[in-house]
Amino acid sequence: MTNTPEPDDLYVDQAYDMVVVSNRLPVDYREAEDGSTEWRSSPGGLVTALEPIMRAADGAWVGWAGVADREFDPFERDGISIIPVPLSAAEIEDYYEGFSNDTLWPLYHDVIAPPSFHREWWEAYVRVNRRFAEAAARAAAEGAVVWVQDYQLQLVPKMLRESRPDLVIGFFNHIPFPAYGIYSQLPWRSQVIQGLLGADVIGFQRAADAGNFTRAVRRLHGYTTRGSVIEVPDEDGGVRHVVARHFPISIDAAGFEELARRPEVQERARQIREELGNPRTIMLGVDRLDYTKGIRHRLKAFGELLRDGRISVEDATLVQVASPSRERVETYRQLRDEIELTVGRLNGDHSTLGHQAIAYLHHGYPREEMVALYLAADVMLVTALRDGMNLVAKEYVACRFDGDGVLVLSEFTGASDELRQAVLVNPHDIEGLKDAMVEAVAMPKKERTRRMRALRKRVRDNDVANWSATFLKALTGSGAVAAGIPDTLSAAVRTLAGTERLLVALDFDGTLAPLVDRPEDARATERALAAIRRLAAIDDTRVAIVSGRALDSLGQVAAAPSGTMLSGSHGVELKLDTGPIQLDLREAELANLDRLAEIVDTVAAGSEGAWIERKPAGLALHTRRLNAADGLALQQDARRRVSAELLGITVRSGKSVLEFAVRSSDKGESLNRLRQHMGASAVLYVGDDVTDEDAFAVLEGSDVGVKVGQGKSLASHRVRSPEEVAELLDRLAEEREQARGGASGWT
Ligand SMILES: O=P(O)(O)OC[C@H]1O[C@H](O[C@H]2O[C@H](CO)[C@@H](O)[C@H](O)[C@H]2O)[C@H](O)[C@@H](O)[C@@H]1O
Ligand SMILES: O=c1ccn([C@@H]2O[C@H](COP(=O)(O)OP(=O)(O)O)[C@@H](O)[C@H]2O)c(=O)[nH]1
Repeated sequence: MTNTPEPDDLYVDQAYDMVVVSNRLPVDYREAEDGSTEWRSSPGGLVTALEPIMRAADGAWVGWAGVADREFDPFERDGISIIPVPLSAAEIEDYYEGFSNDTLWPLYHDVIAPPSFHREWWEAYVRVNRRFAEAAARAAAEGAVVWVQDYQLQLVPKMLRESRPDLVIGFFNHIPFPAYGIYSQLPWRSQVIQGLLGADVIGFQRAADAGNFTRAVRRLHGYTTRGSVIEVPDEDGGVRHVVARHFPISIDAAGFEELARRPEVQERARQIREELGNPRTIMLGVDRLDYTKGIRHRLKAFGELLRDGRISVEDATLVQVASPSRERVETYRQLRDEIELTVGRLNGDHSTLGHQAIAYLHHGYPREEMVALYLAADVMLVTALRDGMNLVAKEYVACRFDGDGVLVLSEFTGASDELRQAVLVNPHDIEGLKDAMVEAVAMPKKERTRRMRALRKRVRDNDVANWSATFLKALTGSGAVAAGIPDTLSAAVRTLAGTERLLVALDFDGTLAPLVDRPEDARATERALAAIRRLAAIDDTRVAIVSGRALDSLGQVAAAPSGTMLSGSHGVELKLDTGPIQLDLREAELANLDRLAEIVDTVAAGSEGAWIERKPAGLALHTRRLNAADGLALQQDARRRVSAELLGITVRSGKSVLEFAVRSSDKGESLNRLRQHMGASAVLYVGDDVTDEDAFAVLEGSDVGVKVGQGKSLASHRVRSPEEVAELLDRLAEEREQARGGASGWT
């Protein structure tokens, strides 16, 4: 793109490798009463989060310009190519204010307000989603990544997949996804789920949201889900793997800190304190004027503290920024009236000439002013009743480079999953909220600093660049993987080596052992085995091999030193320290197993080159010796016949293999059991296949996941081949020995 592009340059069909689609563009078109016009920053956290990424990506942003009945040519702003999608006044009413903000928004926020269901709103939602999908399809280059944002556009992934199967499609839901009991009220619940399943990766703010979504998929469509992987049947009788998991969004932490360090912003913070009469404590709330934000609860608690004399207006002022939002939706209008009535009453009852109880500001402020407010505030109050993330909480923390300030944070925000050192509150519990506010006001400096230091580290470690990189990596894989061990992985291994109790869990085929045609010929590389032996000899260090193979077959090829734990048949079989855990199949499972074998035998018999591997609770149809098309056709045939006849069979596809099991487990479950068994404080998991994704999905905290080779993955690191895996294990053994002061004889 040139620096001064013409609209025609910007709207070259299929020109962009990266396209973001969201209801709102980063800028809204505004027309003042005097007829002057301008493009202004849009409200809300979605735009705050995506702007820095788009500036860096040289992609296109498809969205609505915030006004009715206006068509705009594409244009460029701050280095982002903007492609506006027009909406009529009626569509804004039915699709945006109606279905998005009066049906989905209250439903997805735990029905804090009652959702309305209207068929004509749904029809407008479908129509407008189609328009966004068409605009994105037009902008996206062959094989481009299209990243669809939020609840207003849940049908776009499926529409896009139908018109452009070449695209890689991601979806991120910025708001919560509700429990099935609530979600199931939606009359169009199946269509919405199907719309979302058009994506390759569906991201949520919290693990709980992703769990609610996969449960809804199972309940409504009966699709197999394993950890975060959903098997979506396609028209050819095969399956597509869709990943649904949490990717907590964040902010440009360094950018906020940089602003906060500017002398003029600090000066403005001092000025704000002065203008408020220099109260001892300033409490701050910053929210869109939305019923999900718990502003009423906050005001109630503050009012009661004043009434009961636990704080006084001389001591504390509450600054409440309530930025205008969705003002044509009735619930929002009512909320504004209620809040302004409450603020008026409280000020009337408690303010003095010199000290105002509440400074209420019904405005949207630019970022510099927000940062000055954060610096001026001793206590930040985030009391949302339900909030996807709440970026304000993270922004406050990022700005407090002075290490001071206290964050009071609702446990019903996504942010509370990460910001554990905040003063966590249940805003429905008014007494608890009052106590937390008093605790925050009175918190000793040492305690404030301790908490703020931990909070700041968390926000810096997962900033918005990290969020988008993690999402996009899961979506696209990382292309060609370079030889050797990347620096980031070396650093992660160094840290891991220092952990108290280390579990090294390794897939076998394709990870420790290069892939071969005959499974019985597979062997781990010598270097990997030597490293495993070294690791197994170190205190508080255990190695596990986690395979899809039956335990018997794994035992024959693994040649692992004694003390190595084994997990076979994707976790159905485990050998820990006391011999294999017995598999007592029920009668019905045994009958299923017999019939399964008959069906798949018949399928395999028709093809030379296919073979069947028997397992205690299932079997695997191997098609590695067939060409890709024949292999796939054979697998589809087997899948069709099995699903037509047998119920409750777990089917999973791997590299040139289709597996059937009468009892279900996955490598994620298996890894959790191994972790528990040895009480591991951190885990290294290395794997190459789709079934290893279940294990990557359960990694947490200081765990390290390494994917071998290309392809979509949840692992944060990659190496190219089993040779690199061996090198990695070698290094880990080295570092661990050093950290532990040498080997010490565990066998
Ligand atoms: O576009 P509006 O209708 O004016 O609403 C503004 C945005 O509000 C919501 O923000 C959410 O995204 C944030 C970033 O992920 C998150 O922190 C917050 O908890 C969410 O509520 C909405 O999801 C966006 O689509 C709107 O643009
Ligand atoms: O007057 C205001 C009020 C809010 N914000 C920004 O709006 C975003 C709000 O995001 P959050 O995730 O907290 O909530 P949302 O409004 O998206 O539900 C944050 O980046 C705030 O800094 C702003 O720029 N000016």
